[in-house]
Amino acid sequence: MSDSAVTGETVLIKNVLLYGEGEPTDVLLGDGVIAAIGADAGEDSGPDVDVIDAAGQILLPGFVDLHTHLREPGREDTETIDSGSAAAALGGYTAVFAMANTSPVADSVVVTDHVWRRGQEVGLVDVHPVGAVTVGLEGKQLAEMATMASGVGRVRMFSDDGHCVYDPLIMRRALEYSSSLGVLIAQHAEEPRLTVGAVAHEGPTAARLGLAGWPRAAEESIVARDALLARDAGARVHICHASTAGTVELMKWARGQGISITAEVTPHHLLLDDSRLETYDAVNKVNPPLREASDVAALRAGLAEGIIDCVATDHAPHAEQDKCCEFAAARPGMLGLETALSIVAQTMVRTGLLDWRGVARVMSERPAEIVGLDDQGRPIEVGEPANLVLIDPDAEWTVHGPDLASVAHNTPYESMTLPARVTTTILRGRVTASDGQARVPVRNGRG
Ligand SMILES: NC(=O)N[C@@H](CC(=O)O)C(=O)O
Ligand SMILES: [Zn+2]
Ligand SMILES: [Zn+2]
Repeated sequence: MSDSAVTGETVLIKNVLLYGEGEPTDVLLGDGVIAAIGADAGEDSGPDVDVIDAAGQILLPGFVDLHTHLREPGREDTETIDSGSAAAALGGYTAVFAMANTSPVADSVVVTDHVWRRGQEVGLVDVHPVGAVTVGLEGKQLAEMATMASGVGRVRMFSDDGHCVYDPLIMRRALEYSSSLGVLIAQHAEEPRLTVGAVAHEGPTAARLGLAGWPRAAEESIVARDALLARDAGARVHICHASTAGTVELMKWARGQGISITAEVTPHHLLLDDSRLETYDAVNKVNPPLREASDVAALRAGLAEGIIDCVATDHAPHAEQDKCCEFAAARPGMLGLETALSIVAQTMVRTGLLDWRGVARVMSERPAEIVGLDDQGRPIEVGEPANLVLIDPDAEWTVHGPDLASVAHNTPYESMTLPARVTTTILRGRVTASDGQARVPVRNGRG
């Protein structure tokens, strides 16, 4: 459980559909937990209750993002823990995992504890630090995982994301070490010898546009290798941003073998393909690259079937000067926190591949389980922690980068009109975002 104090706030949510199912009901939140559910839930709520009229809205457990880049420390000109927390709350998230590729790298307890403490100070979302697997993300020497795991930030996931732990011997040791510590290794699956100079998916589009290609096999060879290493170490491995149909096939095979392997897919790999590259606009440059329509279809089907476990944003803010330049020189990555729910609604719900209970599974319950958070992704039942999100499934909104809470504006969905919107996010019974505004906690006696 988190060590954060709860406020005395009482909230009554009226006429809401739990998981988008059944008849509308009322939900009372008090002391950070779900206090009552049902038509009479508000009866003993007292005079100080905040009432939310949620007619037509859906209540789900708050979202958990296993893959966020917040750029603090080091690149606060593109995102901070403060601005990224606001983006997360507005996107319906109650917990995010901040990747280790900061400057300095989060390969020591000093950095990981700072990230956790700063997130708690901001108070909008639980910012869990991800620790680096290797010192400086260099792939040579294991970082002090045990020290980070036992710090205040209690690191439970380690990743060199941005880089692949490419050396199979280092990866093997990391997996062995992680299983004795009870932590998770998340792999950015990219065989670096196959992606030297690569900037786009290797295929007909990149060939025509003259862009150096990133073959599917660069991802899939590492997924296959790491499945075998996890099998032999009796360890768990998590695959970051799965992007190919072949990765879905390998996941199916590995699960069939009883290997403890899980995987995430990003919203952008569920919606976009490499036809977006025609304009050479580097807002579409990302690692792994946008693939082909057939990969998008396989990823959607894999997510619907549970072969791909969850959605993770890979929210990757970048400064204008690092994006608005020659395609090959631009940094890879795109914003994702505030648009994730809408992209999942468009690609998975509107297509009939998932219902809202399925959305709860892939955006909250599975990610919380994978990383072992016991206060997130919980059932909506009396006594459970009030980490929740309210969604208007019929809303439509148009994305404008400068209107997003992130410091950087590199959204690939600029000017697109998307379905469904987060209306309210609740962390331990306190509203952290509503009506498009993040709500910082009011503190007594502190500046
Ligand atoms: N996804 C990206 O294209 N970029 C990420 C790193 C990563 O996730 O590999 C970043 O940190 O910008
Ligand atoms: Zn990555
Ligand atoms: Zn990433």
